[in-house]
Amino acid sequence: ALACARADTMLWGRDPGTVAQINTQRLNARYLPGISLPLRLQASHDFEAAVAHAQGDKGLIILGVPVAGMADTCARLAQQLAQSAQPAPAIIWTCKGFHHDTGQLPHEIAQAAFASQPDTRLGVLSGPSFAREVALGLPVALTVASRQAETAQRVIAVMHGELARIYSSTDVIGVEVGGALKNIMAIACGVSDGLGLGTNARAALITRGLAEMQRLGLAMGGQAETFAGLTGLGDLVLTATGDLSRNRKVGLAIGAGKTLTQALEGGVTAEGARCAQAALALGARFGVDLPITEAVCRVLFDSMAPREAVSRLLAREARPESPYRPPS
Ligand SMILES: NC(=O)C1=CN([C@@H]2O[C@H](COP(=O)(O)OP(=O)(O)OC[C@H]3O[C@@H](n4cnc5c(N)ncnc54)[C@H](O)[C@@H]3O)[C@@H](O)[C@H]2O)C=CC1
Ligand SMILES: O=C(CO)COP(=O)(O)O
Repeated sequence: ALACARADTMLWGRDPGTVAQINTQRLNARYLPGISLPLRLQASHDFEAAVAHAQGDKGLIILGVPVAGMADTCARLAQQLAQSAQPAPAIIWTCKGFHHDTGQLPHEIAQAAFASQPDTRLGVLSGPSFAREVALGLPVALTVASRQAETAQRVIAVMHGELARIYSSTDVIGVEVGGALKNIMAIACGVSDGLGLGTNARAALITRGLAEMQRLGLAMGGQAETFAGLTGLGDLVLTATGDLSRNRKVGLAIGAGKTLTQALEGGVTAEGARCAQAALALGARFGVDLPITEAVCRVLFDSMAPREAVSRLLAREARPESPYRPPS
């Protein structure tokens, strides 16, 4: 995305074969097959060299690792930046989910890693954005959320332009909870579509999934309007309906009768499956009812038949659509 925005970009990659393929053939056959990568994109297998490329007062590092890789990657980064005399780059992540064991949001993981460097500029970049469409140069709108205006401005300065509209927000919690919950809802919609329950059911899941996202997000400290924005409703609609979504694909496979292990074959990154149990635990901790998340957990981890989970959701007691407000 950075290179498409015409910024000189260095990609750190763990697989030397992929790094060589990007540098010599302008291809990344595993992740972005058939796409010719911009000349401004270089790749390196050397973490230290890749970080050094981004140092300076206008530097920007985007961490494109899953939630499970955040703590290690941030710790490595913090160690290198602490030893450098150069101005530190701003650090942004794209991951969407909760830490599987602790329920931490990505910003909490990052803050812990940079605890001894409290001036580090940190933020999250989120919103409806299938990587493949971004790499094809198709238009996209995203939100960068940070508690420091300067961090959001740095991302906007580099990325906002012809193809990408970058909005800013200070609601880091709301943005991150939206990203985490929309993946779980995409699995639910995939299951429903895999069972052939129709578009009415999918619309119901999206709408009630949004209510669930908002309930948890508000309880955790997010702001109501964030959930109606790109990183909430926007990404929920994309991921619940777009067939490029891996979370939706996992749901579709399970709705069609596969097990979770079969659906994740080949190491598919489906953050909704990785963090659904942590989301449920957060719901319990904050006293928030998360019926769709609970149904997804039962199906993924407790062998509940998808049809049984749907019946249980439908059989829940009737209630007002919005929290009760007395007539004025
Ligand atoms: N792929 C997409 O379209 C989008 C993905 N995201 C989010 O960004 C995050 C990353 O997604 P993807 O790039 O699709 O995931 P991915 O599974 O393809 O991983 C991205 C890179 O991270 C590396 N990685 C994996 N585990 C790691 C670890 N423990 N430590 C260090 N590096 C590790 C992988 O080798 C790979 O190079 C996820 O949380 C996803 O929800 C957000 C927007 C769009
Ligand atoms: O977050 C995404 C799009 O915004 C990508 O969704 P998946 O992880 O389900 O592929």
